[in-house]
Parts: sequence; C-alpha cells; structure tokens
Amino acid sequence: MKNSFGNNIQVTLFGESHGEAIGVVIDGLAAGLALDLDHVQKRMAQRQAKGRISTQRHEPDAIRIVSGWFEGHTTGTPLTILIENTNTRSKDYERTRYRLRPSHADYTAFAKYDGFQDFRGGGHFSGRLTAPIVAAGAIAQQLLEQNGVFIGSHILRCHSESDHPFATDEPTLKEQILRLNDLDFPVLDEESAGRIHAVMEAAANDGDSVGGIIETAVVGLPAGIGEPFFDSIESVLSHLLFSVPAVKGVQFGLGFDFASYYGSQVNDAFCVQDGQIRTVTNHNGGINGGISNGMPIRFQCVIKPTASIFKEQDTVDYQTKEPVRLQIQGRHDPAILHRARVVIDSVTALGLLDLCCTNQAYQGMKKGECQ
Ligand SMILES: Cc1cc2nc3c(=O)[nH]c(=O)nc-3n(C[C@H](O)[C@H](O)[C@H](O)COP(=O)(O)O)c2cc1C
Ligand SMILES: C=C(O[C@@H]1CC(C(=O)O)=C[C@@H](OP(=O)(O)O)[C@H]1O)C(=O)O
Repeated sequence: MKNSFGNNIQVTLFGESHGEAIGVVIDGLAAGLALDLDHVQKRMAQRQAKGRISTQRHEPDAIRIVSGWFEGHTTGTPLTILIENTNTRSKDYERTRYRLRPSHADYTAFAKYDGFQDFRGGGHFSGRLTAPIVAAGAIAQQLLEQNGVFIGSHILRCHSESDHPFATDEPTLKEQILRLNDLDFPVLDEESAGRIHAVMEAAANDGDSVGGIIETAVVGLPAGIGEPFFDSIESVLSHLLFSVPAVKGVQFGLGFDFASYYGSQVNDAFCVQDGQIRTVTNHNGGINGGISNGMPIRFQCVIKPTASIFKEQDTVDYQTKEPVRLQIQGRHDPAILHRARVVIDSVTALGLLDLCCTNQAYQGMKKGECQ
C-alpha cells in the first residue's frame, strides 16, 4: 500500500496541491456514528495559514463529504472527504520548473516519476496534503475522546526559543492538552509564545525559515494497546509521523537522552495508585515492549526548517544538468510548527484508534466472541 495506512480504520490519501481537489477515503468506520463535523472544521482551521508566519496562500479548507454519510450518520461504507484547491498560483512554479529546490522533493519526484509528476506546488509532496489527514484525524480523535483518550501537542522549541515542557502529573497534563486544543498558536507558556512567534517573524522578514520540536502527549490510553513485534506503538506512530512532510526525527520518552544515563537513574519504578499499577516516573513515555503501560504516551518530533526560502540558493537545472542560481518567488511557510501540530495530533489519533480496534478484536477473541 502506498497512499493507504491502517488495518481496521484504513485511510487513503489522494490529490495534488494545484489539482482540482485533495482528499481522503476512510474505510472501516462503523455505521451510525454521529460525527461532529463542526469540530472537524475547527481542527481544519487550526492547520490553516494565518498571518506573516505562514504561507500567503489562503485556502478555505471546507470539507465536503461525498460518500459514506447519510442523514447525519456514517453509513459504514467508505467515507470520502473532498477539499477543493481554490487559491493556486501555478505560474510561480513554471518559472523554476527544472530548477530543483534544495531540500524539497523536486529532484526525488523526477527520479521516481520521470517528469510525469504534477510539479506545481510540489504536487503530491506538498504540505497541502496534510489537510485531508487532519480531516480524517479529527474524526479519529473524536472517537478516541468519547472513550476518554485525549491527544495534544505544543511547540516545545523553535530555533533558539523554548516553551515549558508538558507537566508530568496527569490531571495537569490533561488540562494542558484541552487548553492547547483550543489554541491557534499552541504554546503552553504565554511569554514563550511571544518569543517563539518573534523568531518565526524574524525568519520570515529575512526571507529565511525555521524549524523546531513538537512535543505530544496522550492521556487516558489504557494499558495493553499495541502489537509487538511490528505493530508496536512506537513502530506504528513513527511510520505515521515520518509520513508528515518535514518531520526528520521522532523520539519516545527520554529518547536519545537515554544514552547519558545509568539504568538505576531511568528505570520507571512501579507503584500502585488507587488500586491501579502505575510508574513513579515516565521515562519510557508510557510504552514498554511496544505496548501501552497506562501512563501518558509522550513523544517529540523534530521538524526541519521549511525548504523553500527566499534567499538565493545554488542548485542545478534538471534538464541541462548545469549549475544555476535559484530565486524562489512563490508563497511559502517560513515556519510550519504551529500548523503541523494538528497534523501530528491527527496521525497519532489514526494510529492509536487503529491499534485500539486491533486490541478490541483480540479481547473479543479471548472471550470467544468471534465464534
Ligand atoms: C503544513 C505544512 C506546510 C508546509 N509548507 C511548506 C512550504 O510552504 N514550503 C516548503 O518548502 N515546504 C513546506 N512544507 C514541507 C514540505 O512539504 C516538505 O519539506 C517536502 O515535501 C519534502 O519532504 P521532507 O522534508 O519530508 O523530505 C510544509 C509541510 C507541512 C506539514
Ligand atoms: C497550501 C498549503 O501549503 C503549501 C505547502 C507547500 C509545500 O511545499 O509543502 C508550499 C506552498 O504551496 P503554494 O506554493 O501552492 O502556495 C504552501 O502554500 C497548505 O498547507 O494548505
């Protein structure tokens, strides 16, 4: 499967940035779900470009459901969501069609598709394709929330500026998640928000770009979700997270910092709280052996600085194979952290919902419910 993901809830993504429309088919949703489409549209709005720190391409991103939906409920057959591209400016790309943008997918698309790719706006490789991911992810997130599972992300770092990390105690963490999910600029500390915004603006004013780290937490996921070996929670989420354009690293719990400690310093000691098995610390980010241990899931993604900058760059012309200078003209995001966090939440929701369904089937089999 190339553009599809999932075993139980399967999503298939389609479209190009400057084509007529982009969209997603979600297969496997039960019949009779009364989804809150206003909430889906609210999450779409959190991904939309806003202000000086985003691309000047403004798209309404209105979702249109063309199958699998009848009289306010899912029908149980594939739910297809279309999102129109209404504000394309393809001439920006015509001028530099063969001048490969460093760090974007122009060259690799040529290498794979021999020039038949729709190059306009990066085609299928555009961050634009994350709009349908959010539409599908917002539905998955709703279904998880109905079962007490909440997902949220914030900008932990942007270039030289940082936010406070997520709280370690669960009630505070849940409050933080709920607050972030109502914010357009997802930063926990207000002062840090101002500084991070300023760093993005400065990069934009300089014709440059910045990246950073998004920190994500999930509360309410019960112990026992995840399928070792190959569908461990880390494997499934990493697969999805690395599918998000510009994500270049993922770490769970302490991640790469584990390298600097002794086991005695970072083992998560078990304890019992209100009759439940818990751990005193959560250095493993809520996962042991690929399976949730009931503690909050915690991970971080690093997002590279946006490839398309307005400073002149060295590149080559794909046709002539000559070195050339490249001056990008179009409309680009100088930073994407604030827009990408809802994409990160969305793929997380899709991965966890799928694993929850797998676990439900397994639990049913244990009870003999499949006979
Ligand atoms: C929401 C979103 C918006 C993006 N906007 C831009 C953009 O305006 N310009 C750009 O060069 N890259 C942008 N990107 C990143 C590119 O799509 C990405 O770097 C490119 O497809 C190459 O993939 P890679 O970075 O994963 O190798 C965006 C990504 C996301 C998730
Ligand atoms: C349109 C969106 O972002 C686009 C993502 C993108 C890229 O290279 O990824 C490049 C730009 O495309 P264009 O040159 O067509 O304006 C962004 O505007 C969106 O996210 O909805």
